Amino acid sequence: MNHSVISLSGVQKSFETFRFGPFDLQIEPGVVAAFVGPNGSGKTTLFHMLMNVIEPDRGEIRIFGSEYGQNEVGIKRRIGYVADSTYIEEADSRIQEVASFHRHWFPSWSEAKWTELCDKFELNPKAKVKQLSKGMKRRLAFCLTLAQMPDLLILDEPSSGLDPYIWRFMMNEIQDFMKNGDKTVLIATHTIEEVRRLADYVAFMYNGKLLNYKEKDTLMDEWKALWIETPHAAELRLPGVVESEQGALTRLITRDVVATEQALRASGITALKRQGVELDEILHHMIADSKRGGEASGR
Ligand SMILES: Nc1ncnc2c1ncn2[C@@H]1O[C@H](COP(=O)(O)OP(=O)(O)OP(=O)(O)O)[C@@H](O)[C@H]1O
Repeated sequence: MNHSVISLSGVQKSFETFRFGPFDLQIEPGVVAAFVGPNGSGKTTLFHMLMNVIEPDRGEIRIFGSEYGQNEVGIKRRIGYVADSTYIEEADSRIQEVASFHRHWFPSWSEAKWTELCDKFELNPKAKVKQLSKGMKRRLAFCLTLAQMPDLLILDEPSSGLDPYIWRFMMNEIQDFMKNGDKTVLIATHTIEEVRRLADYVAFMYNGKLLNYKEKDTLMDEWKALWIETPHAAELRLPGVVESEQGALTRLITRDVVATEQALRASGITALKRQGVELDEILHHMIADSKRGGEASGR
C-alpha cells in the first residue's frame, strides 16, 4: 500500500524550449519538502502539475493516493495552494467577499483561523483586493490558504514581496501548521533561510530534473568542507571530493565526509578543520556536476 501524500512516477512534460522530467518522487506525510533550484528549473511547472493546472505528457501523479481523474474536487479541497504569481483579482471584490468564496468551496474552512490570521497579518476584510500592494496580496493569498485548514500546503515562493516583519509570522504559521505531525508542506523557495528553518527534506532541481531529494540533516552531515595542509589534493583522488581549492591550506568540499576522511587517514593526512557547507553551495556543486553528467548529486 502506498502511503505517500505525493507520488510521481515517470512524469514528463515538454514545452517548446523546456523539457521537464522524467521525474520520480515520493513524499511521505508529516514533512516539509523544500524545492530549490535556479530560475527556470521547473519548480512552478511541477506545482502546476500537482495542482492539475497543466497535465503531464507522460507518467502518473497521485495525491493522497488518487489520480485527479478519479476525484479532482476531493483532492483539491484538501490542498492549500499559494501560486507563484501575485494574487490577482480582476473584479472589484473586497477581501471578505473573496473569503466567502473560499468558505463556500472548502468545507474545512475555519472562520476562527481566518479572523486570527486577518488580525495577525493586518488584513482589513473591507479592503478591495485590487487596491492592495503586492506584499498585501501575498499575505492575503497565504491567509486564505491557511484558513482552508488543508492537509497539504503547496507554496510557490510564498514570501516573495513580504516585509521581514510579516515574513517571521509566515514562518511561525508554517511551523504551527506542522505541529501535529499529520500535515505536509511543499515549498519552492530561493531563500536559504526558509529551507534552514522549515525543511525536513530538500529537493534540488535543475533543468527540469530532480538532482537530489534527501533529508536535510543527512545532507548537512554528509557535505563538509575540510582543510588539509597537503597541496595538489586532486592527485589523491579522494572519494566524495567535488572541489579542492588551493590556498595557504587546501580546502576540500566533500559530499561524503566519512569516505573522504577515511581516505585521508589511510594516506596519513589529518584534516585540520571541518566545517558545514551551506545549502546554496551544495546546490552549486550539484548543478556543476549535473552539467558534467556526474554523480555528485548522490541520489
Ligand atoms: N506554458 C508554458 N509554455 C512554454 N514554456 C513554459 C510554460 N510554462 C513554463 N515554461 C518553461 O518551463 C521552464 C521552467 O519554468 P518554471 O516556471 O517551472 O521554473 P521555476 O523553477 O519555477 O523558476 P523560478 O525560480 O524563476 O520561479 C521555463 O523555461 C519556462 O519558460
